[in-house]
Amino acid sequence: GAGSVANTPEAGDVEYLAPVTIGGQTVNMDFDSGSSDLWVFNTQLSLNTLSGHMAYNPAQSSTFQLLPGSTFSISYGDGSGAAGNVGTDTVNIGGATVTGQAIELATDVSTSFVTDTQSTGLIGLAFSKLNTVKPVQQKTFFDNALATLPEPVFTADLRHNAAGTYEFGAIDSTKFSGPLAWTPVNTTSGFWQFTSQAFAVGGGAPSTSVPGGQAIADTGTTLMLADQSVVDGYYSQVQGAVNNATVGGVTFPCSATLPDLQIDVGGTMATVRGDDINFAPVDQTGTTCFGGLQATTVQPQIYGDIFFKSNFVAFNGGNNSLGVAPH
Ligand SMILES: C[C@H](Cc1ccc(C(C)(C)C)cc1)[C@H](NN)c1nnnn1Cc1ccc2c(c1)OCO2
Repeated sequence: GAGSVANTPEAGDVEYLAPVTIGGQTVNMDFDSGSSDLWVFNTQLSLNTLSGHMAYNPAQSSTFQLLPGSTFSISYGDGSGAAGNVGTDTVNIGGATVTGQAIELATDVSTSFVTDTQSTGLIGLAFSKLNTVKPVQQKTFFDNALATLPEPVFTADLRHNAAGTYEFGAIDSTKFSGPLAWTPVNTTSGFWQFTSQAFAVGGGAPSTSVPGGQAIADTGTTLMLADQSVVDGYYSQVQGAVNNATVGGVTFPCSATLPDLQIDVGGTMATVRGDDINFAPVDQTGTTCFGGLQATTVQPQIYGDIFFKSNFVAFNGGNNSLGVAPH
């Protein structure tokens, strides 16, 4: 059946956590449409590492089974990572249930995950070809659930500093306005990748030549990482915007009025509200603010939570497409 859970932004909308029940144990996890491993903090880790975290205890689950000899090791684009061994268990997300789901049990996690005490791990929702388990690659929760969901979809409804929803198996049309604009997804990269070749600032004339012209929909990335041409074009319209090497990106006066950004999603222009591009102050006085839109020098572009706060997104694993609508 379908499943629906509330998600909650951590302070500053850094990441969005939602409850996942594994072998009867409910833990909060970071739903990540930009990776494909489900890994958890668990009782194999040292008490130091576990300090402050919830942890999954396989010994307490009557349905846990070890996958002997299986290991995982994942590193993320921000330099963080985790590694460990693997078993299977029953996973229930708001009623959507999968038996025999690969549960990757970290025995080593990077510092940034240790300090992020509200998160018990990541649940990857990109395509299973990116899963890191060896010797036999494992499937994502969504892949395993596809056959039993009423509709082969999951949806992301992320909000600024407010509860939202992750839903599996149904599209709740009360969560967005107007029709969903559907675009085909290129699954070759293993990401939910689509064409994004144009942008406009504050309703101005669109530019239609973004180099590379590809982007991925990534709920596991905090910001929106776009081509330099998009970043330059946008912040040229923001008084006082500077590339601030000290803080590692574009900043502007917190008092600045930020224009909306229109960005191409498979031929339809989606809007990212200017307010959502004012991400956070970088100083105690709240004078200088850090942009939610930053540059990436690698392709594809990564449309993270900043994009999702203005747009409801449906991920269709039946025909490999993305549906986008303002919310
Ligand atoms: C980074 C996340 C994965 C993650 C999420 C949360 C965390 C912390 C809890 C510790 C805060 C670390 C890692 C992303 N997921 N698809 C990802 N995984 N692989 N690439 N990306 C996207 C990317 C790539 C590069 C970048 C970036 C993002 O932010 C800064 O530089």
